[in-house]
Amino acid sequence: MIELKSQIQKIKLVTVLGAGAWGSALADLVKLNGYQVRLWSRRSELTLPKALEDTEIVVSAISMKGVQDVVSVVQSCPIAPQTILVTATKGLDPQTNTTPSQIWQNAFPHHPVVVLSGPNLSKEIQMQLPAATVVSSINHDAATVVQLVFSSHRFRVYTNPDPVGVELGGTLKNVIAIAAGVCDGLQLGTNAKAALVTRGLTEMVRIGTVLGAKTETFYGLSGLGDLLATCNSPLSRNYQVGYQLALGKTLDQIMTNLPGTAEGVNTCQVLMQIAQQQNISIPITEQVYRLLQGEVTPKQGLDELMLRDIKPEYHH
Ligand SMILES: NC(=O)C1=CN([C@@H]2O[C@H](COP(=O)(O)OP(=O)(O)OC[C@H]3O[C@@H](n4cnc5c(N)ncnc54)[C@H](OP(=O)(O)O)[C@@H]3O)[C@@H](O)[C@H]2O)C=CC1
Ligand SMILES: O=C(CO)COP(=O)(O)O
Repeated sequence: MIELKSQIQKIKLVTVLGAGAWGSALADLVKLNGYQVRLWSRRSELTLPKALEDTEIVVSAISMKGVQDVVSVVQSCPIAPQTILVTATKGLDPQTNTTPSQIWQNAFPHHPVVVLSGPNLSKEIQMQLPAATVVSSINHDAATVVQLVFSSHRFRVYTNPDPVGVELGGTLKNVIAIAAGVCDGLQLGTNAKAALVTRGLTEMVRIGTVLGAKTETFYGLSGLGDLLATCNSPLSRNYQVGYQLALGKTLDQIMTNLPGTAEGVNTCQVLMQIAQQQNISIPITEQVYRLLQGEVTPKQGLDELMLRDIKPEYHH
């Protein structure tokens, strides 16, 4: 306890990697609590080694496609062994099927790695609206330090003992959010949306538990919480992808005009690979995948889901 207290007192400087929507919002939340913050991106004048000099916490909000590259460069920088690495990316690596925290932990086996994930639409956070999130790590003390660094009157941070589940909740819901956008774009109604989100959660639990997550984590803020936020907000880029596909735009048109990253598009492909290898049934993800590939129209995808074999709600 004394050791944890002194660890927290030592935190003065936090470096945020990724100056996109989420990195900038996270940097502001840390600044609000009086810490010194360095915000780095590959476009900034500040070099990465300089950004990391004497830092106690590194927060990564790099999009999935850049995580491996940035991790490799960070590996070549001198960082103190006790530096806490926090990952806020919501995606899966298409080459290795690994999560961002696994990439960080593999590269830095002796550093504490903490996952930060929750229902956190960055625009709302930038508007100073209240929100809650979850931090999780196999190193509980590191998660507690990060909890304190981020917690404020407008950002309520919970700890959770299941880092894999917390990380996968934020990642898997992006695919269901694309489907939710389609549902709203096609004006299918509230009943359809409730069915989609609920069955989407079942699908997240099914694939997430195979990947090592605990079921109960998906019913918390980082699972259901984030699913609700993302499936119900036009601020979500993933939702926007689905919504605009339903209005007849092509994926290329949508991606060209989208402000920022929609991780669900790549995550969907990775999930299909995993599901095929491990024989996991993820019908909603499968229809999102076929829609993104141009193999079905939104209406055909809907029909495929509605006309699947009838079955019990749960398998015991
Ligand atoms: N926005 C949100 O509401 C939330 C987003 N997230 C997650 O955070 C992550 C980032 O999202 P967001 O900030 O919105 O996305 P943005 O597109 O706004 O920003 C992405 C950041 O990643 C950087 N980046 C991308 N590729 C590379 C690369 N190859 N090398 C170095 N840097 C790279 C970008 O740099 P550059 O500008 O130079 O391209 C930019 O700084 C995503 O995984 C997202 O799911 C999580 C919670 C909330
Ligand atoms: O993860 C998010 C909210 O928690 C952000 O969602 P989008 O990436 O779909 O905008």
